[in-house]
Amino acid sequence: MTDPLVEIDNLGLTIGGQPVLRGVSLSVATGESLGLVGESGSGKSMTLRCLTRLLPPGARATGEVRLAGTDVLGLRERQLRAHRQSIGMVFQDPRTAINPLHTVGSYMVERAKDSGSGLRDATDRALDVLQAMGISDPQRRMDQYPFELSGGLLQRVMIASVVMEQPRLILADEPTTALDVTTQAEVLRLLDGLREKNSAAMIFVTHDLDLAAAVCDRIAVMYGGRILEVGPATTLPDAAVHPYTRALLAARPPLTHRLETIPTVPGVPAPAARTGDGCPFAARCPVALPVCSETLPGMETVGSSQVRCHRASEVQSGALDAELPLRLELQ
Ligand SMILES: Nc1ncnc2c1ncn2[C@@H]1O[C@H](COP(=O)(O)OP(=O)(O)OP(=O)(O)O)[C@@H](O)[C@H]1O
Repeated sequence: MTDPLVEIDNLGLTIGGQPVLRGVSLSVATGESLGLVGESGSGKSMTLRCLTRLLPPGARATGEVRLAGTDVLGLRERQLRAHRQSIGMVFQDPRTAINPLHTVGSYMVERAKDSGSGLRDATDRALDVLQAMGISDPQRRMDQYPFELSGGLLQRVMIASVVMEQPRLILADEPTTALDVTTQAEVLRLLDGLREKNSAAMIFVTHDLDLAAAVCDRIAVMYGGRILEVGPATTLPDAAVHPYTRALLAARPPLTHRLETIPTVPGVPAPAARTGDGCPFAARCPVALPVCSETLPGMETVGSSQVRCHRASEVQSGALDAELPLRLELQ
C-alpha cells in the first residue's frame, strides 16, 4: 500500500472502565476508501470518533492513531480544532448537523469562509459543489431552509459542504441509512466521485457489506470491538474467510426468492465489554473450537484476506463450506 494517511495501531478504548475497542489496527492510504462493516455495537462509530477525538465523557483511548503522521491521541486541546478541520464528517441524519434557522446558502457560505474564502468566492464555490452533487437549480436551494428540503437533498447539501472544504480524510458514518434505496446508491456514487476527484481518503461505516463493496476499495469487518477480517472489496464478498464475515454474507436476503422471514446471523451480538481474550464471535460461531474462546490469533494473510481466526486455513481450503456457506441456502 502506498503512503498511509491513517494509521491505527493496537487501539483500545474504554468508556467508564468498560472495554469498547480492543487492539484495533487499520490503515487507509491517501485516496483510498475503506468500508468499516459490522453489526450494531461492534465499535465502528467509536473507531471513527478516536480519529477526531470526539469521545464521550469517561472515554480513555490507548494505542496509536496517526493522521498524516500526527499523533492524534497526543494532541493538546488547543490543537484539536485545526486537526478536526482537516477531516470531513458526514453523519447519518443531516438534520442533526445543520442549523434549522439558517438558509442552506448561509450554512454553505459560512463553511467555505471557514476554510479561507472571501464571500464572493465562497458563494461561487458553494454553487459549483452543489451542482456537482447533482442538485439542479442550486441558487434556489441556497435560498431555502433545511425543512424545505427532502432528506436525500439535504444529505447531498451536507456532503457538498464537506467536499467543498477539500478534506484529506472523509469519515462517513452510515450517511445514507435514512434515505430510500435508490437515493442511497445515487448519493454514495456522487460522494465517492467527489472524494476520488479530490484524492481524499474515506472511511465509510455501514451495516451493509454489499453497499461497502460497491463503494469502497477495501473492507474491514468489525465485531465485538475488534477487526476480524480485512480484504479487497472486489474479492471479499466471494472469498471471505472469517466465519463472522461468512455469516454476514449468508444473511443477505436473496434477490430471486421471496422469504417469510428476514435472514439474520444466528445469536445475539456480543459487546466488547463481555468478550474476553478469545474470539468475540466464538459463542455464535458454528465451527468454533475450544481454543477460540480462549485466544484470538493475530492477523494473518489467507487468500486475499487478512484474518484473525484459528480455522482460517481450513475455511480457505473449502473444508468448512457446508457449515459456513457464503450464500443463504434456499430450499
Ligand atoms: N456514549 C456512550 N457511553 C457509553 N458507551 C457507549 C457510548 N456510545 C457507545 N457506547 C458503547 O460502545 C460500543 C460501540 O458503539 P459504537 O457506536 O461504536 O457501535 P457501532 O458499531 O457504530 O454501532 P451502530 O451501528 O449501532 O452505530 C457499544 O457497545 C456501545 O454500547
